[in-house]
Amino acid sequence: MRLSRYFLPVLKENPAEAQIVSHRLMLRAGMIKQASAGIYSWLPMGFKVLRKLENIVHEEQARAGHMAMLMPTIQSADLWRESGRYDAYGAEMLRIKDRHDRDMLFTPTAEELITDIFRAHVGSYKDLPLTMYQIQWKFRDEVRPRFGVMRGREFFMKDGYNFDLTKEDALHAYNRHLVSYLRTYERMGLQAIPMRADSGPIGGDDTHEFLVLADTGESEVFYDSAVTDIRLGERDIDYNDKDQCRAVMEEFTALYARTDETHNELKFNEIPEERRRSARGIEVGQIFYFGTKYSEPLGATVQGPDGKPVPVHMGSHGIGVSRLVGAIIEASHDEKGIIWPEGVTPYHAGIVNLKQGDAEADAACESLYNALQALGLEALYDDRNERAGGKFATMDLIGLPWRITVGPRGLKNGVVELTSRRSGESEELPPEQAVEKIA
Ligand SMILES: Nc1ncnc2c1ncn2[C@@H]1O[C@H](COS(=O)(=O)NC(=O)[C@@H](N)CS)[C@@H](O)[C@H]1O
Repeated sequence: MRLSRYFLPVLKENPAEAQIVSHRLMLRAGMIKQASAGIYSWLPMGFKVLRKLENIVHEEQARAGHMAMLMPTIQSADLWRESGRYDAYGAEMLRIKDRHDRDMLFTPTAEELITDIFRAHVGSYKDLPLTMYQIQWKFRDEVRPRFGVMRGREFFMKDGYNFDLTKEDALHAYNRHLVSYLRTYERMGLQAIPMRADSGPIGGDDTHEFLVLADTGESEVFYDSAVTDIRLGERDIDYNDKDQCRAVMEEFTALYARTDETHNELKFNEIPEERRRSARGIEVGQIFYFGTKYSEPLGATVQGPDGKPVPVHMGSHGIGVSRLVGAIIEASHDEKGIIWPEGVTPYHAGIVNLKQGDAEADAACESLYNALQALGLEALYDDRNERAGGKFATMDLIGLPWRITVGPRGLKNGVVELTSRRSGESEELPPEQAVEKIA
């Protein structure tokens, strides 16, 4: 992409309404623009990151054997009356009347709708286990939307739902989701710690939230510092193996790690004092087991092995895809701007031309651009007639992992300058070697 033709409305100043760094940087880097309270337009740069995250979530859900599908954002109130959540959900639900004066709503979550689909078409235990998920926009009329996309009113969520014959099978689905979440977040360059949480309006008894430690996090958390040393890494897990998934679950949840809703001082004080931590965290996902909470009122049963109808055991599992854009920035930035992890960066390298219009410099930039593209790497080429300082400041702000600086003087010596955004280190080397280093 050439910056001279891109839509990237970079802001020079910090917008007054932004209270946390990710909100400030997403506005300043021209990634989002507020349409109304808690509701954002995703501009090209922001949308590109959002799509990268969405793709990682799809890949890791597919790896776990979960099926992608898509449900509507606008739902009828009827199903929510059947489950008893229409009134219980409260003011957060955006209630809509259609032209025939029918009660509709903008989906805050989709347990009822997915259960309705299931009950209409699945009748035998032989059709289980079944896990379907969607990545779809949600609406929750937060009383105080704030922190940009972190606590929006319209937000992008992966919500997955498992249907199983027994509690044991459903708890395997729970553990399988935990493994898929750990891998998902690690691929995004994040450490998201599973912590015992409260199930709230979704319900059920077993639930863990996944929290990224950050001073600006809205959640208050208490944990054993040893929990921050555990990684899933490249372990090859058989997602269909109950014991393997349970072993990962136990490894990642054996140590004390809880949100304030489930915090237990007595248990916490059993941890050696030097390992006790209290901090703030950003909730980037949550998994639930809630048994027959929805299958019973909605009559979602299957014929069991003995021929008798059995209400299925369910769970639901969410990832805050749009919230993750902000969470990654909170976890990876400096005073100059964003520092995108390689796995989610909108472009792999920025190309800065120090002398636009100089035939040799222009040609060198074009060939770098094409060489990167040939390797499947995307570059953002700053071909504007702007002074070097301004180009460097923009590249630092938007946070691409690499910057290649091309100028007539360097080219005379057959070199360009390659700079790592994370380390800030630069080195001069021939263009081909710069491309190899980025690949
Ligand atoms: N107002 C919001 N703005 C941005 N992200 C949000 C908001 N509310 C929730 N999320 C994200 O969505 C994730 C899942 O939301 S949830 O309420 O915990 N879970 C559910 O709705 C379940 N039905 C999962 S299928 C949260 O972990 C959080 O990362």
